[in-house]
Amino acid sequence: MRIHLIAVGRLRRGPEKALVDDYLDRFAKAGRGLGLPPVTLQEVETRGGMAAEAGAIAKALPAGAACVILDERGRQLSSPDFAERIGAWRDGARDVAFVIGGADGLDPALRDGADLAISFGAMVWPHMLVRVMLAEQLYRAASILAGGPYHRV
Ligand SMILES: C[S@@+](CC[C@H](N)C(=O)[O-])C[C@H]1O[C@@H](n2cnc3c(N)ncnc32)[C@H](O)[C@@H]1O
Repeated sequence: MRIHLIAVGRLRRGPEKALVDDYLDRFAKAGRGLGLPPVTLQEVETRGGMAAEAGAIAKALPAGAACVILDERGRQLSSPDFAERIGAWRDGARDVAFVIGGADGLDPALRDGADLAISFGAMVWPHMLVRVMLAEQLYRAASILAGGPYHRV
């Protein structure tokens, strides 16, 4: 299994990047004993708007990977549900690619073709914060799968 994060825009040094790096690092450490690989981050930058971004994202998407987009119109999952899905992809040796759009959002064709759309609520968040939130949820998922104390309900 491989876990890809394909994100429109380059995250420059600053608080969001520090948080993403921290959570992805924690995920990599927690995932080691769980058969979860570190996340491979690919940033996509184009000047051609949403359609050009869609082409660049399509190129970055590994063949056969489950395409999971982040979209406010998507499904709201609980953290344990998200952890269960991560565990199922791992157990099925399925690669997964999470996709976060840019300021204009994701191309409708990409949205329609996705295997799953995850929403972090009906409000629209800046894409850099969505990256932080996804990285945190990945770490939380690993903690849940490990039976660790980070996720308390
Ligand atoms: C600034 S938003 C773009 C909003 C755009 N108006 C649209 O219709 O998608 C940039 C990206 O952040 C992600 N995003 C923003 N809010 C989200 C939410 N509530 N849940 C999941 N992803 C979200 C999506 O991937 C989106 O493409």
